[in-house]
Amino acid sequence: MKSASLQVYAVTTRCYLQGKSLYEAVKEAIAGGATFIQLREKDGPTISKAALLEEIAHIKTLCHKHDVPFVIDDDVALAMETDVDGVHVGQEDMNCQDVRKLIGPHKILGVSAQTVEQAIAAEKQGADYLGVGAVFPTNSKDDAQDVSRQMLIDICEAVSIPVIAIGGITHDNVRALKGTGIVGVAVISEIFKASDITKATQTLSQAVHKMLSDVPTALTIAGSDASGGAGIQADLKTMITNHVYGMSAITALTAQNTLGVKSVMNVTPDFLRDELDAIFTDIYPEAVKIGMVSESALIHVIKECLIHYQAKHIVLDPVMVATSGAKLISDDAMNVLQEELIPLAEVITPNIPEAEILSGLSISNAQEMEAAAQAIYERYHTAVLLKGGHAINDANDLLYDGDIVWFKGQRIDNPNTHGTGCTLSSAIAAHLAKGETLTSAIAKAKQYLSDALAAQLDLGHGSGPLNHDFKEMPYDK
Ligand SMILES: Cc1ncc(COP(=O)(O)OP(=O)(O)O)c(N)n1
Ligand SMILES: Cc1ncsc1CCOP(=O)(O)O
Ligand SMILES: [Mg+2]
Repeated sequence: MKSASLQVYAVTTRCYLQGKSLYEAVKEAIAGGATFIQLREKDGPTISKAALLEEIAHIKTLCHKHDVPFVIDDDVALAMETDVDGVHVGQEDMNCQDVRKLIGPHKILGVSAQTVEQAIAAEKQGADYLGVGAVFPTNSKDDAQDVSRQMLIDICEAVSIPVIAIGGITHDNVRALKGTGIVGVAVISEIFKASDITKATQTLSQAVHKMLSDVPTALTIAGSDASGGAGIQADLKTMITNHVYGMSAITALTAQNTLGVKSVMNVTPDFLRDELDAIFTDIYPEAVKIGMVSESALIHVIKECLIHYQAKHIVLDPVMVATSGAKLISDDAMNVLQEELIPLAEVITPNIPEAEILSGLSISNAQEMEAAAQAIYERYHTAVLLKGGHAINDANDLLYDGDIVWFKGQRIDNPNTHGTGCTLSSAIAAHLAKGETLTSAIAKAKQYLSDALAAQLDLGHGSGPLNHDFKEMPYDK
């Protein structure tokens, strides 16, 4: 079974047939682009066993003619008796491992999962795909459990088998599932409740294709690093490797390498405005990361544009000093950044020295980190991710958003840390663009940063860049 056959998965019901046969309804769904059929005999009128067997045989022939897989919900014995392509079982039905034994290795086994643990277990026990839901409120299953978008994302990331979403999905709301990692959707009412089943399936199919082909988008507003390890270059590498389409509005060109910054050339405010207009009026970013901005006039432009275009999910890395020690912002701009940009952000990501400047407090231990983060939060009403660093506590970071959440860091022995702040903040933006919660986005961004550090890339004569593409390990010797 190919993942593509799961794109528009139609689950039958006899509730809305109004004189039509189920065979006719399925035929219309396939004509409209249904790619998978599941017979679900749960609600609506029942028919005799003989009539059911005859109907299943007809539907099976129809499905095979169109190369559409046909499975039966719950009733493993019926699926075997009728020799359809497989079965779909839920957590309350027959054990997945037992079903696999009964149906053999070649039949399709679909399993419902509502948690990561259930998903991993089903994959281990031989499931070919997972149905996850209900992702929206549904009238078609009384005992359906709600599954959050974050849970759907986590399940998709936890397993290698394809995942489809189910529950209350329509052509209107399907785009909200973009970026979750699903390969398709399963529906009952959106197809079978329609008076024109073919048209409804076509409309849904188009919406599903658009949702699957659209990638999440994010923007970095930052400086260019000629040596490619920090700034927009690090941000764009981070976004693409986290499966997000990245765009950049460059605030400055920096001539720098792993040893330090030689010179900086800011763009003009008018040029920055042109960049932001070009981006926001064409490919709207679902999250925005802001890095180095060293002049007040540029900060004014960013503020105006972010408000004008109602930018969402703004992650601000208050870049003040480069890892090499070079100062990257004027004193005047530092004040404007605090007053104009920090209040617009969903989260800011200062390191210890930056948090000391923002809070006016000195920080030398975890308790003082908590006090400083709280002070910054209370001043700007913006969540603060205060990055710990080895000097204080083994790179444990603290999120303060009214509550305290600690994110434990892994100690990684690697002197090459050029661009770590840029990478963390743009990875957070990338995960927010996918619709993840702030805490999940931070946890995943931290893991990404740890993995990129652990890949031990060693370039340049100073503090070198990370391996943003560590998954492929192209530099492994
Ligand atoms: C594709 C798909 N996903 C989930 C379900 C639900 O299965 P289950 O939880 O066993 O509930 P019932 O459908 O049996 O009531 C499904 N049928 N199909
Ligand atoms: C079978 C099932 N499992 C979880 S929700 C659901 C019902 C889906 O039906 P609809 O598409 O009409 O909401
Ligand atoms: Mg079931």
